Amino acid sequence: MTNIKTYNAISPMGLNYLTEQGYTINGDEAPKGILLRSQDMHQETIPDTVRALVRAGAGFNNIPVDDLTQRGIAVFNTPGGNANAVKELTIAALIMAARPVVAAIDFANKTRGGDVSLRTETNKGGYRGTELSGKTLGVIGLGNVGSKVANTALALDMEVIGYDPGLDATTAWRVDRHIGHARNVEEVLQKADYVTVHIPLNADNKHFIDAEKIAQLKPEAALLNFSRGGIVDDAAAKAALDADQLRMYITDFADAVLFDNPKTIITPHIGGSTIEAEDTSALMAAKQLDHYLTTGNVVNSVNLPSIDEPFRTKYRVSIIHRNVPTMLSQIANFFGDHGINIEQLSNRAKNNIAYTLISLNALTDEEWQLIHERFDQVDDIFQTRVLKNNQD
Ligand SMILES: NC(=O)C1=CN([C@@H]2O[C@H](COP(=O)(O)OP(=O)(O)OC[C@H]3O[C@@H](n4cnc5c(N)ncnc54)[C@H](O)[C@@H]3O)[C@@H](O)[C@H]2O)C=CC1
Ligand SMILES: O=C(O)CCC(=O)C(=O)O
Repeated sequence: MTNIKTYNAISPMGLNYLTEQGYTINGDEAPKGILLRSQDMHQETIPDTVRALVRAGAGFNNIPVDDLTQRGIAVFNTPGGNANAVKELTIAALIMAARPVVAAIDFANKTRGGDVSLRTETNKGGYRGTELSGKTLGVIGLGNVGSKVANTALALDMEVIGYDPGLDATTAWRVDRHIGHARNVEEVLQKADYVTVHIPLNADNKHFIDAEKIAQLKPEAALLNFSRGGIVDDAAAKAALDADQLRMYITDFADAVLFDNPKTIITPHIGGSTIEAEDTSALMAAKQLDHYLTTGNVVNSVNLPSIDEPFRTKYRVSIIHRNVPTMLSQIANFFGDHGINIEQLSNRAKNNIAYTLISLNALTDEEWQLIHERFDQVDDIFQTRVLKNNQD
């Protein structure tokens, strides 16, 4: 039975799906697939038997994607699976940034002795807040999470402006037409009373919100980070809070530099931690993993181009290779030279990586062996798999 290794708490919804398909979970065999959430895979040894690694979640900065690509390992995530959960916590954070909810709860709980009702009533004046209605929210990153946050903020009667230079057409359709599109991030920073960041942590976005950008915020603005630690320069945020150049900073990522600061609220990376989001993400992850391992089809991969076609022939050969000239003709010639008839050939590229899926109806054991012997020697080919159609 094919073994899948897991890290972190993966919802039974995903694990049960895999066992129903005949997989073992964390069995004794070397794993063919890995399912994880926030485990730092940069620190883990990933066995050569692994063909696919799936992040049940959106961010994949915890995965050494480039190394795995060179090893021919497909990497997947589950975009949108937990977006609603993050949206709801971000809205909660917006409300906590407008009203001193945390301090007020603390005050009420600590009011002990005598007529507590009278004492809380008498002293509640220190816990007055403001309203979100009429204020401007700036949303940086209008993907699965940011677009939902932006749309919901409109329903709270906020003015909303968004910034996302990489917005794809699918997401653009989801953004309400009443949301203003900023031409640059500076416009968002300067206009907004609240700024929320929903972008991935990658080399370009490390400290995307740095001291220079924080200096452009209004001093009465609040900054929210439910994306990743490292996207906001926390030390710069703390300095701005201390200098009264920023009113409040709420982040889902603990950082010692922010502890014990009354202008900061820290939650322990719980943006995606709802029962619904964990179920949805785990099930998406499990289905994508099974789909890839059994059919070679690629859905929601971060390192391979998408190919999702019905598996109607007896066999498929899946090849992950460099996107270089002559590769496709070399592959096709091999089959022609050995008299193996190709029923269908699909090839797609994503940057410098390409994926080729070849459908066959006849393949002997010797030819199966030969495909591996030949293609495993080609430098530009990272991984070759021959799949038999189990539904056949
Ligand atoms: N706190 C938590 O538990 C969770 C955190 N996240 C984090 O939130 C991030 C966003 O999640 P999704 O919206 O699902 O991802 P997504 O991929 O759907 O959207 C990200 C958007 O950010 C845009 N973007 C990238 N760099 C940008 C920049 N410098 N300026 C403006 N826009 C930029 C992209 O074009 C894209 O539209 C994830 O990468 C992850 O790190 C996601 C889910 C849960
Ligand atoms: O709850 C988790 O697994 C973390 C979610 C997350 O950070 C993500 O999806 O990027």
